[in-house]
Amino acid sequence: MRYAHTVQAVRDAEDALMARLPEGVLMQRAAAGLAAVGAEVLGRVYGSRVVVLAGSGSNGGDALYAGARLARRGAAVTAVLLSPERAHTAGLAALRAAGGRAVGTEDAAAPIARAHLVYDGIVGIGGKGGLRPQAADLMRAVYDARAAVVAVDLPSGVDADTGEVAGDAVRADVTVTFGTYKPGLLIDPAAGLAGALRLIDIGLGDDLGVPAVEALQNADVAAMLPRPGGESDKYRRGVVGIVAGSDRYPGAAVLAVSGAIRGGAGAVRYVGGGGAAVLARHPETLVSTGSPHAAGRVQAWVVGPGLGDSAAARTAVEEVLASDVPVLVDADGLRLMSRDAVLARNAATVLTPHAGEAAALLGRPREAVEASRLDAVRALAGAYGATVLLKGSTTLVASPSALEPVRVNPTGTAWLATAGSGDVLSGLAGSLLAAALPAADAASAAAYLHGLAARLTPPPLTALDVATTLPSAWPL
Ligand SMILES: NC(=O)C1=CN([C@@H]2O[C@H](COP(=O)(O)OP(=O)(O)OC[C@H]3O[C@@H](n4cnc5c(N)ncnc54)[C@H](O)[C@@H]3O)[C@@H](O)[C@H]2O)[C@@H](O)CC1
Ligand SMILES: Nc1ncnc2c1ncn2[C@@H]1O[C@H](COP(=O)(O)OP(=O)(O)O)[C@@H](O)[C@H]1O
Ligand SMILES: [K+]
Repeated sequence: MRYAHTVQAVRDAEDALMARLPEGVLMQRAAAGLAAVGAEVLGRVYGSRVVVLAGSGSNGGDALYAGARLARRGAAVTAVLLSPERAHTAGLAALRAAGGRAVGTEDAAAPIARAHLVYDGIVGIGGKGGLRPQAADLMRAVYDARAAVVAVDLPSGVDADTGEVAGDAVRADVTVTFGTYKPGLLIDPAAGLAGALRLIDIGLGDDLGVPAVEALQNADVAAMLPRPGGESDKYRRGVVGIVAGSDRYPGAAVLAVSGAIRGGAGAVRYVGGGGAAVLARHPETLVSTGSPHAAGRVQAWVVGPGLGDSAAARTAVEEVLASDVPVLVDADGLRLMSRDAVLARNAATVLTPHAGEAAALLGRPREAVEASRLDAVRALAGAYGATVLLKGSTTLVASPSALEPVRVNPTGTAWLATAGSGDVLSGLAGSLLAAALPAADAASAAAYLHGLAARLTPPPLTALDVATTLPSAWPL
């Protein structure tokens, strides 16, 4: 698992650790990591030209000390001090002692134009709001110079706790972060500005509390997924029921079933008007028309993809929500469900909106959901007492309890923004629910496999390609 902690958790851990260590040790650990990554990016340090953009806090201090380390190895290092009177005194002295120099912003143009590498030490976890105009101007000059940008702890201007970006922010090639990941490094829009992430261990380990955000890694997913054993039969492995598609949208039925049959359940029941299309593609499906409760026993339901908004569709959603097994609601189901029906449930409910659907449920503009994905997914999970999977670039999964870390999906590709890929995801997640995975595990493992399958599929990909590639994404 990869973990991210809030600014407050990092500060508490740093305080606890600093009380046991001599002054300055943590900053030296940070600077050593930063200099090592800078050297890697440069390839050859001796004779290279490095600019340190140094703000007024410890983030600038880290960058100045890293600059000093590279200067000792023969780099020409110029610090640009954004607030010369408040620059980190000891860091600046170390840089000068190593042969580096410092200038004000008025003299920054020439060194920036010739730089191979620029450290963004403008602000770190103490930052508030976007880049101020002077810093934004400096960064434009840096991009024009095509220098490599290494952000110190996080790209300046992004919100460390939420991934929100209010105004201008640094666009980094690499971000070297200290002690633990910050939520903003893993969640868009900020994550898209961080470039490659490098975590430097500064010893916070045991002092860090519960993470705010976590990302499954391959081994985590492997440990969660169902595996049939000698005693298994198709019913014990779990049966998933899919209520999807309509005369108008039979394709959604095929796609949801295609995800479900590759999700580890022992059998898939399909209920609805798309049975002929489903059977043509997936003859192993148990197909019925009529109402869901007449279809036979299932261990989880998926309801909504391509369902339309007929009276029968509404009744089907109500019926499924009234059941005592886990239910995943997607697409049209999200419009047809009532909040009271979700809140009244005893078994788990998983909602899988994209940003537009989440916006409608929350009564916020779509742009607000995309700008504040973490807040939106938590708000929905709280309001519905449900596990919520918010789709899009950096898919998030929140549990009904605010104490649980939000999961951010580390796989995926923007090629997934193609019609019907969400239907495959809902079928897959429903299948994992039927195989008895807890709701957050089913949703986050499904997002992981779906995103990995998409990466393994040559672009431009179709939704059905993703479903077909799922077995290659399944960890051995
Ligand atoms: N506390 C520690 O022991 C350690 C801290 N470390 C570094 O220290 C950083 C945190 O340092 P600080 O708490 O001093 O805070 P920062 O250096 O992140 O920033 C605080 C300063 O920036 C100013 N500021 C805030 N928002 C701004 C904006 N939008 N534009 C321009 N200036 C802005 C504030 O007025 C304040 O002076 C971490 O991100 C990390 O880089 C590391 O050295 C590891 C150890
Ligand atoms: N920009 C993006 N980057 C990565 N993944 C994306 C992006 N946009 C959409 N996706 C993914 O593509 C899928 C689309 O699902 P959805 O919006 O429900 O489409 P549909 O209803 O057509 O199936 C989701 O898994 C979502 O996370
Ligand atoms: K920074």
